[in-house]
Amino acid sequence: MNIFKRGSLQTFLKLSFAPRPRFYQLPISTRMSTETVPKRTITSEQPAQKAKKIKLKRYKAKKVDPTSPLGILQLEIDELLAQHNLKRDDVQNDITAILNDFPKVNGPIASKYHREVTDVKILALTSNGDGLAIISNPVETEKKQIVVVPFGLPGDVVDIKVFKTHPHYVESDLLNVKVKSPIRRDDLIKDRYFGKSSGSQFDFLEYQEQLKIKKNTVSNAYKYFAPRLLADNLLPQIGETVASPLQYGYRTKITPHFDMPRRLKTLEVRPPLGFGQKGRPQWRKETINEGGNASILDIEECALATDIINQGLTNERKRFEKEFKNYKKGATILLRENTIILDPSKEVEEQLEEGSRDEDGKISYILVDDKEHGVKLAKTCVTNPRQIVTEYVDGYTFKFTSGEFFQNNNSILPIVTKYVRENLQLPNSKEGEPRYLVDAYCGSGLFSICSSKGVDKVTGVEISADSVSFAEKNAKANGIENCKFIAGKAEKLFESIDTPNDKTSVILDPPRKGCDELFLKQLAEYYPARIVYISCNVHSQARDMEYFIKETEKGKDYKIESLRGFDFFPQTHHVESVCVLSRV
Ligand SMILES: C[S@@+](CC[C@H](N)C(=O)[O-])C[C@H]1O[C@@H](n2cnc3c(N)ncnc32)[C@H](O)[C@@H]1O
Repeated sequence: MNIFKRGSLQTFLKLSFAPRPRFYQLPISTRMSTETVPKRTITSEQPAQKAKKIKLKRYKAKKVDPTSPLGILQLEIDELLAQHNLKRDDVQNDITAILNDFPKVNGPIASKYHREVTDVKILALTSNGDGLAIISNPVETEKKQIVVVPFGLPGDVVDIKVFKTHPHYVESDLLNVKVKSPIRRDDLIKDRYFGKSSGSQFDFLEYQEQLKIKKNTVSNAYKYFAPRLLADNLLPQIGETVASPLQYGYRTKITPHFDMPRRLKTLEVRPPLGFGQKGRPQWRKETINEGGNASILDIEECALATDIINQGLTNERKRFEKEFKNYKKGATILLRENTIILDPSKEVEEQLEEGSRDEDGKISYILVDDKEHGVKLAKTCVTNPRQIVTEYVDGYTFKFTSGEFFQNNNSILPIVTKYVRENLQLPNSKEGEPRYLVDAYCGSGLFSICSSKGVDKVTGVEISADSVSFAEKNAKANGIENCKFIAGKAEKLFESIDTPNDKTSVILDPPRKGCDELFLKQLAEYYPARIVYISCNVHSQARDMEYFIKETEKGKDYKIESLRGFDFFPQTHHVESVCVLSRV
């Protein structure tokens, strides 16, 4: 088992292990500053005494990226307030009083705020998949509070416990569902940790309902971040969210972790190994003890992960049971699926690459038949983040370092790559005419390679030199000779691009923060025939699309042809979105 110590391999940890914070952070900062105030006034009767000073804790605002979950929450709160004829001023949360409350834990003010509230009607669902409701401020009762209720659905009437206060909202745990929303389907729940783990948040919704919610997320994202496109009728009807063929057992990578309590030097008892607990909800009485009650849940199986990843989890948990005393710090385990195309003339075992081993020391594997391409595959589970693994998509193989980025749901990739390929096609392009492709943010070459057939030249650009070197090797290994990859920031592309813009389509697949303005300006200047923008954060995509069309010189010549979500992560609130632009 390969376990990383926290603090080492920071980039990897940042990319892969960032645990979902248990608490929302503030849209404006909760960083405290201190202000010195006299403790009491000295009167003439009192002997002159130096006034004792205490420090008053205060909030200080910190900027938040509007397209981050916290930034979006603020927009969702504003929308809810407007729907109920309320303004931000009608919401009151006296953070300063809570911060300066004494005693620090359960002081009189905090106790008033952090209380149970009954019969709360859930009014909306956030893009983060939580319920939103309006309750009264417990101190100034004419004022309101907006409460975030995990596992609350619009139409539910619930009892909650408010446990944390922020300037614009409060956080709560769900205690009891008194009246069920018509879309609440507890009978569908498959994940035994549902309601506690942050992973399978939508497990209690019909799959069609999940797809509908995600379509709404795409629609809201453009409403919030591309209002001028909406006002000018420049948005198409949002397409139906494309379903994932696998709705469970699809994740090809998971990263369970454990903590080491600070005061301990060695562990006497095995700590929970798994994922962060989502609040402390108590509404699912049936499974209230599943996974324990620590901040990290002890997870024996992951409903969203593939079979071989679950086999690896079983193996590594057994190993951890024996070895946990050796650890001096908390750590994360990487479990990454690896695919081997089998040579039928050889024994399976002799073709396996290093992977998670069972108690007998044998590498665990699962056999899969790819009937479409007439090959047999062996799946293993890799735990070493530096090991090179292979993904198999639509008959192509992709190698990359297991700790690096690769899409996490293999079952949907043939559908997505086909959709991207088809939408890159130039309309009215005649047989034999040259056609070119640019793949910005190309990673290890997934879209470049899957779209390379029938194209004269593909140019990929990617910031990670490591990924570029894999992209080159992947093209070669798949017998593709028309791809060239450049290492550098996406805009580096425009220094060397030599394909005629009228015959070139561009793929964009940036990280969550989206593209930067410099890149979008240069892209508009280059003036490609078509653009397919794939995004794991539809909010930054919407912002970029509005900027591109409204703020760049040639952007106004483009039209959004289509826009739709793809469900890479069933049972979660996440949605990827694909926006197709053509020149008018
Ligand atoms: C969402 S991933 C997409 C990768 C690839 N398209 C795929 O599907 O496997 C985003 C990629 O953008 C790269 N990246 C991040 N910032 C970049 C920048 N400024 N310029 C170029 N590439 C960047 C990351 O290293 C990562 O590989």
